[in-house]
Order: sequence, then structure tokens, then C-alpha cells
Amino acid sequence: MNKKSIRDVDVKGKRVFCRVDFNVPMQDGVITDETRIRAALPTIQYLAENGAKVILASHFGRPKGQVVEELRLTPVAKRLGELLGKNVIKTDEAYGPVVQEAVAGMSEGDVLLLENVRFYAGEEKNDPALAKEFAALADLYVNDAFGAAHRAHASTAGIAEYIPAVSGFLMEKEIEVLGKALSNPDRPFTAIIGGAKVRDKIGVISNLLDKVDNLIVGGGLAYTFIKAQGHEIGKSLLEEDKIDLAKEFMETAKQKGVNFYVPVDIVVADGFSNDANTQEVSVDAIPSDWEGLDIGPKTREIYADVIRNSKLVIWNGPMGVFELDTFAKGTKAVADALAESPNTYSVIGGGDSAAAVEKFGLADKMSHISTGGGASLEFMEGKELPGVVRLNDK
Ligand SMILES: Nc1ncnc2c1ncn2[C@@H]1O[C@H](COP(=O)(O)OP(=O)(O)O)[C@@H](O)[C@H]1O
Ligand SMILES: O=C(OP(=O)(O)O)[C@H](O)COP(=O)(O)O
Repeated sequence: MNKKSIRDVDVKGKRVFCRVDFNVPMQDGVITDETRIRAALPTIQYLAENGAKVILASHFGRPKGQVVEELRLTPVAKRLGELLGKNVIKTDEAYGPVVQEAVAGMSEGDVLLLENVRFYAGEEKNDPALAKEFAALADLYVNDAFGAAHRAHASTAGIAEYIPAVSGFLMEKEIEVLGKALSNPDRPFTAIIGGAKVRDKIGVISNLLDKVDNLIVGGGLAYTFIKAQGHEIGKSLLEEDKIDLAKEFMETAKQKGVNFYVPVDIVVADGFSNDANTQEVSVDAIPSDWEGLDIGPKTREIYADVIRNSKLVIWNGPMGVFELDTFAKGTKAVADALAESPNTYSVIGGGDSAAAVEKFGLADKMSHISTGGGASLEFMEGKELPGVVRLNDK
């Protein structure tokens, strides 16, 4: 990467505003997957060991500019302290007099975690006033939040306008590994897209169609495509205004000779719980008041087969609601197929996809687990990431 990293600057005695992605899966205040916290440790440890005063900032969930009690970063600060083996100071705000006072009291090597930056409306608007508040806390900006690098927000991009800005180790590693895999991809090259952030992800398909040989859709994303094929989808997740786009993508794929895979059967349920009634149905027989929560057995076989015959697979977004065991089979089938294909280079992206392979005990069978889902997809599309472009050049 042609951007400066923390290795290229002197951090001793400096107040460092370090943006990390601690947007971890959490249930009832308990962190269910800490991949993203562990991934940030090398940068945090390096800064602390080299005498920086480390001010960490992260978003958590999507509180939309308001304080949401369940989305405070307090449990993350506690777990981070355990992993670092030292006390992590936690402020209940992300800027202002209380934070300034806490920072003024820091010694070299101290680590402080600010409150969820998305509690402030200015964060997602990339408001210069908020970016300046963040910048005023520090002498140096370090961006290690690869998972949020596709967002042009005050703490991921705006702040870099006001103080020297460099990358952390995780950011550097992600860009290097993904760049290498994609510069001259081994073929067949397959992208698998699933999950629930349909609006975010559907757009990337357009550019991916110029790069891949196979495009597989699953998870919540699949139903907009199933609907676009003319089927009824009951209560399944749908982005109504993207149906035409979905149609267009399937048509473009045909023209470009890209194999486009949409589920042929799914698991439907009459409720969003492990003990809901379920049925495996063909996509043309989805009952009107049931909801699709996983891909079905035929689809699992087809997808596993495509994976086994691929040389490079990029996977972002689970195939179903894998957190509930009843709907985890599709995601598990994809993870198993990747694990059983030693000649397939596999890149897993996204907080929940990483959590899924971790849950199945298959994480060490994957070639690279990226901490960014949307970020790795946008990087793959060839887009410049706002969290990277503004860092200082070497
Ligand atoms: N059919 C579905 N209906 C509703 N939610 C789904 C469905 N399939 C998967 N999901 C949910 O999608 C979430 C992950 O989506 P997303 O955030 O887009 O993935 P990632 O974090 O890997 O980028 C999971 O919590 C999963 O339960
Ligand atoms: O979890 C994240 O993205 P991902 O689900 O695409 O991996 C990042 O923390 C970004 O979060 P956002 O999609 O709310 O901006």
C-alpha cells in the first residue's frame, strides 16, 4: 500500500486517535464473536508499547445519531482490557470536556476507549465540526478500521483532513491480502453474497459481474432475486424498489457469460425462532404467511458443488439466520465446502460471516478471514475506500 503506516511515524508521547472497528456481534450484552477485537490488538499493542497515548474510537450498531443504551461500548472496553492485560479507560462520550479531561490525564502507554461515535449525528454525515472535535483530541490519526473503511464518516475519513493520518497494521494487511488475491484472480472465481444488509450489498453485484465467473446469492438478499424471477416470497426479506435492478443483474450476467445462482429451494418458517414450524419448499411454492430463513437442501448441494470447482471464492454474508441452529444448515454447507477444498483460496468477509465460520470451528480452514464485509466487497469492486484515500501517502 502506498500509504504511510504507524511504522513510518514516531508515536512516542503522542496522543493517537485510533479508529478501530469494534462492531462485534453481541447478544444481551455478551460479545458472541471477538474476531474484530483480536484483529485490532497488534496495532493497539504496538502504539502502547511505543509510548503513545492510545485513544480508541469505534462505531457499534446503527444508533442513527442518538444514544442507545444497549449500544454503548462498555462491554467491549472490559473485554479489550482482559485481552490486553491492562486497564482500559472508558468514557461515556466521544468528545467534549469530559473526554478532554480524560485524555489530559493519560500517561504514555495508556489505552482509552471513547463512546460509540454513532451516538452523534455528525459521524455518519461526516460533519467537519465533529471531525475537528475528534482531531482536537490527538496529534496523530491512525485508521485500523478496515471493516468501516467504505464509510466516509467523521471518524473514518473527515478527521484525516486535520491531523497527520496513517494506517494501522490490520488496515495494511487487509488491503495487501485482498489486493493480492484480486490483482490476477485464479479462476473459476466465485463471489457469494448473502446476509441481511440488502440495500448495501445489492449495488456491488453490478461491478462484480465484470470480474467473477460465478455469482451466488443467498441469505436475506436472495428473496429480492426470487421475487424478480416472478415467484411469491411470503414474508421473506424484500427490497421492493430493487426488484427491477435484480432482474437487470440476472440479464446482464447472462450477456456476460457469468453463472448467476439464485436458490431453487428454501427453508421457510412461521416464526423467527429455533422452535418455529419449518418446511423445505421449492421457490415457486413459498406459503404466503411464512418467511424464508435459510437455503434448502438442493440449493446447498448446487452451491457446494460450485465452490468445490472454484479456485478463488469471496464470501460475504450468511446463507440464512445461522445464529439459530434450525436455520444454520445453508451457511454451514458453504463453510464446509470451502473447508473441504484445499485448492480453493477462500476470503471470508464481514462480522457475521466471520462469526459463522468461527461458530462452526472452521475458521482456521479459511485462507483469509477479512474483518470487513461491505468494505471487502467495495474494495473488490475496485472502488477507492474513503477510509484509505485520505491517509498520508508514503
Ligand atoms: N433469510 C434471512 N432473513 C433474515 N435475515 C437473514 C437471512 N439470512 C441471513 N440473515 C441474517 O443476516 C445477518 C448478517 O447479515 P450481514 O450483516 O449483511 O452480514 P455480514 O456481517 O457477514 O456482512 C445475520 O445476522 C443473519 O441472521
Ligand atoms: O459490520 C460492518 O460491516 P459488515 O456487516 O459489512 O461486515 C462494519 O462494522 C460496518 O458497519 P455498517 O455497515 O453499519 O457501516
